[in-house]
Amino acid sequence: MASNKRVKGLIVSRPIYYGNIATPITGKKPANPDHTHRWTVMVKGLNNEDLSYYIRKVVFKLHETYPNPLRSIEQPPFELTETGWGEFEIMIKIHFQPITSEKPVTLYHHLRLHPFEDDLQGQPWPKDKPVLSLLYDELVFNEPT
Ligand SMILES: O=C(Nc1ccc(C(=O)N2CC(c3nccs3)C2)s1)[C@@H]1CCCN1
Repeated sequence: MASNKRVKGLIVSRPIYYGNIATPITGKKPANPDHTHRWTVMVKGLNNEDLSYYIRKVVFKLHETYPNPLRSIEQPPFELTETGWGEFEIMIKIHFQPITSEKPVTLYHHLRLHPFEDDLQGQPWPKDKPVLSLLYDELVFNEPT
């Protein structure tokens, strides 16, 4: 029978990416005419790995002007798509499966809709080209069961 003893001192790290992709809204206007971009904020594993074996849910906290700003995503992919007109900080709270007995981890991501100056290299940004702002991180677990 497999032991469920906690293995003292063993450290496991899981790579993740978190951040957003944003695309200017062209063509069909969104529900709110002031909204200029469609964006998706996400938590991803490497190679689109299914993270649900250790992540139970991800809660994205949007700016308070969004209806129901606390958005809980309870199955993979752990991402949320919205529209808007500006950039603001999004809190990302990762809740783990009970088996890990790990406390949730809170990350913060500055939503990016516009390219960085450096990415322009003196050229105009094509009007329908997506902007990608993803950060790499590692979730470190101690003494996994
Ligand atoms: O932009 C910024 N803050 C923003 C907060 C919320 C934004 C937004 O895009 N939206 C609110 C949401 C809705 N309004 C009505 C229905 S949903 C669409 S933008 C700051 C200001 C200076 C620099 N960055």
